[in-house]
Amino acid sequence: MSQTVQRKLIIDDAVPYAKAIFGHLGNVISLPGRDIDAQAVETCDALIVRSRTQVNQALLANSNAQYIGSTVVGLDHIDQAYLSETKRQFYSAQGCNANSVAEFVLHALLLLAEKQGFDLSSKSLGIIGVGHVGKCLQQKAQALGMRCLLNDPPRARAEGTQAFSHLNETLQADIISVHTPLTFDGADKTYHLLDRAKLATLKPEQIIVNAARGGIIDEAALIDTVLAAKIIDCWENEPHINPDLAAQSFLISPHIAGHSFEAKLAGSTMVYADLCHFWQQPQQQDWQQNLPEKPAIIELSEAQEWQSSLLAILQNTHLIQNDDQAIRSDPTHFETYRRHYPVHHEWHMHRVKETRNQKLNEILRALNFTLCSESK
Ligand SMILES: NC(=O)C1=CN([C@@H]2O[C@H](COP(=O)(O)OP(=O)(O)OC[C@H]3O[C@@H](n4cnc5c(N)ncnc54)[C@H](O)[C@@H]3O)[C@@H](O)[C@H]2O)C=CC1
Ligand SMILES: O=C(O)C(=O)[C@H](O)COP(=O)(O)O
Repeated sequence: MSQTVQRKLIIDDAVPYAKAIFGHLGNVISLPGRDIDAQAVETCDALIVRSRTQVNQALLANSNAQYIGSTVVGLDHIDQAYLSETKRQFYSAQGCNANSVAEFVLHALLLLAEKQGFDLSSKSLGIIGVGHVGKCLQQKAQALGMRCLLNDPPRARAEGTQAFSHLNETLQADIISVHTPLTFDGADKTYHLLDRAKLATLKPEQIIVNAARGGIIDEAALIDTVLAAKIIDCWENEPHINPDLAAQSFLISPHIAGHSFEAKLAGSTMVYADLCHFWQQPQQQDWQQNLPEKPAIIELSEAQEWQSSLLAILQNTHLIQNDDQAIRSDPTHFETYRRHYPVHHEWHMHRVKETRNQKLNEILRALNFTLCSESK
């Protein structure tokens, strides 16, 4: 009698529902991403990572893994050339967390606007890197009435320059947010894209956001640059954060901008669909029975002008100050906090009781909240 050998899958333990989703495909072994080493992957058939495992020859030289999946977007930890040379299937969940990052950035900016007493809609936003995240951020910022300057040389070459600005012009926006990949070579390399010389052109009234990768902005030079605010989610030497940059930043977080529940789940399910296709297995849906319930309806207790009201609603979805406090109080919590990150849901999962402020209602709809007339 022939016996089928069960396949073995090594999966980062921060991949949500890993056993429930992938379990029918084989034996799932969950490990912290940083502990997935050459020995762990020797006899596996599939390796599914997030961003904490360096996927390269050193990891895979003695591994049977024919399938490598990444449930995140950044590719700077993956040696794609090696995977292709060794004829391994590679898939990464591009776009899975774009909405999460865009929501995080806009929420942080609203928090800052309220704290510093300015009207966010009167500010210009320079977006450097206008891919999945940048486009999502542009749509949300424009819904608030912000003017966006877009810098993306690869897109400008492919689509024409009309919609795009030169980097120097983009750097004149009131707020600058980087959303490129981290790359080290080629015409569009982004390592230290904002170097000391570029940062020296900024004025003290400007604001900078990095929720892309540490290293795109020269961190040492950024510390020497006086700005109205710095919002830093990604750091050059994670999990070690620069204490000087942390101390002078308005909001810091441990690389969690893309960690909404929906983004993490989308990362898992996109890889799952691809792996089922690769192994020619039908997809199963049973795991969906255990998803969390819809969040309760949000109702504003008192009418305020639109910006304060919007911030109050966003704070009901996610207290991003907690992410700041978690590492500000003890920077050694960086990795554990993000690995056990509290669940929060994206805006489209929330229902909000319609307000009497029509401008606010319109903005809420444009930001994908569901408006309802009843509180229950
Ligand atoms: N903080 C977090 O949790 C997260 C961080 N990220 C980071 O954000 C990056 C962007 O994510 P996506 O928008 O999904 O990627 P994407 O690949 O859809 O977009 C990146 C865009 O950057 C552009 N670009 C490349 N080089 C450039 C340069 N030198 N100057 C200006 N633009 C340039 C590309 O043409 C592309 O349009 C990822 O590569 C990742 O490193 C992504 C998700 C979550
Ligand atoms: O998708 C990316 O790129 C990211 O930066 C992810 O949000 C990182 O998530 P982890 O792998 O660090 O959990």
